[in-house]
Amino acid sequence: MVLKSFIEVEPESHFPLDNLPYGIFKPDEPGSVPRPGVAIGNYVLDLSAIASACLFDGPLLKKTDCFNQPNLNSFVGLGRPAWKEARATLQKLLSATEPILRDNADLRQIALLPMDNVQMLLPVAIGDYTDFFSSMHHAKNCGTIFRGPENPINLNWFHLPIAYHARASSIVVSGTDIIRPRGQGHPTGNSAPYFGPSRKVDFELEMAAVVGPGNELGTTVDVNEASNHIFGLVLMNDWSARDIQAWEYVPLGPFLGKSFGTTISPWIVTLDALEPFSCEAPKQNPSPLTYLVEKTSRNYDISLEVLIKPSGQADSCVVTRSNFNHLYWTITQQLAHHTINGCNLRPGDLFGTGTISGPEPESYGCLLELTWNGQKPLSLGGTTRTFLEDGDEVTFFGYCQGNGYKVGFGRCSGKIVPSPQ
Ligand SMILES: O=C(O)/C=C/C(=O)CC(=O)CC(=O)O
Ligand SMILES: [Ca+2]
Ligand SMILES: [Mg+2]
Repeated sequence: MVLKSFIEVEPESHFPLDNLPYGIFKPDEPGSVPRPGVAIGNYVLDLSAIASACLFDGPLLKKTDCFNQPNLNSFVGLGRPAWKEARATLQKLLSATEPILRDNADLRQIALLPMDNVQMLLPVAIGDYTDFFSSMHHAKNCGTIFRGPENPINLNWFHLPIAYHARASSIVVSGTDIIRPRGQGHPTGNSAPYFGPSRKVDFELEMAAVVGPGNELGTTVDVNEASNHIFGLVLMNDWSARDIQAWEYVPLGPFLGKSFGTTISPWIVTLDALEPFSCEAPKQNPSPLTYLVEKTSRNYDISLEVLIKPSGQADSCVVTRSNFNHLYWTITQQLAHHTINGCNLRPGDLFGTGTISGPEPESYGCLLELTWNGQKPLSLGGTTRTFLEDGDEVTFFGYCQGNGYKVGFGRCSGKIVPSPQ
């Protein structure tokens, strides 16, 4: 259903009233401070202004100061009943038939800002970030490339959602330049390992879940309760230096080949907004252990695409199209598995899904797969690429297609800039 707002929203917009994603923004004015907002059409609704006007009048949010914060951690930590109350309040306030904001020009002036006049920041303070490996197609392709075609997917992969502890400090918001990392690559012959700017910088098409309420150390979250601990999703580019990764990852896994930068989109689309686009997750064979068996196993139908604007070129080229629904392990299984040993999660923690590759070559989620480790260059308009060059800009888009409207994530982009000399 398309909900109607008094603010005009184009059918192609990612931000109709059905969406209302949350972010942190700063108005382009000297001295302004970061604050929470929701996106509606081409505007940002300032939630600190709505709270100051006492318009969050439901029982759970009436007295909270969670909208006067420089991040969304305290809001996401409140849990689903508070999220539902906020969504109902905001959908009513922005609806075409509700006069409170529609007919109050002074309040509109303060609370509704054109998106072009604000700067988006990281939506949450991310304490911990974990990156999963949940697309079977990606696991198979990487295994074939790094370890050979005999046994591309390790036996454990089908029994648990594989992950590694990734680096939170280098997560940046869309629009931030990514500095080409320097590091070690494989020695050739008898020479010393290569050292210098990475020659194989790649993107990884991922999405990430933002944790809401956490759990106490020593306790676990039941897989059928796990969705109550997930506030929503963002787009994520897990930039990867394949030469550094291939040399360093044995035996402990990814390290400096991944930690030089990870980009996320600024707007968190809530699971409540995604609910109409939920779909059945792939059947799992073998059946997982009981603690990972869900009563209903849900994915979301989210179309994803990646564009590269090569350095010096005016136009971007689409390099792949994929879908969130290709994930084998669901985000709720990931969360339950993460806590099964008693590990505590905290509000604002981030879970990357892993690269989301589909079965066809046109749906592979990174250049490692798309160019088969550089063996098959991609043509991009007037040029070709194996891996990313300085000045290349990579942009992800993601959206759910409704009947005459979209629930989207906006963009997640970043440009590779040269290593320091
Ligand atoms: O198969 C491997 O050795 C690792 C491949 C990756 O780069 C995995 C990773 O970062 C997780 C993912 O994006 O799926
Ligand atoms: Ca990754
Ligand atoms: Mg990364």
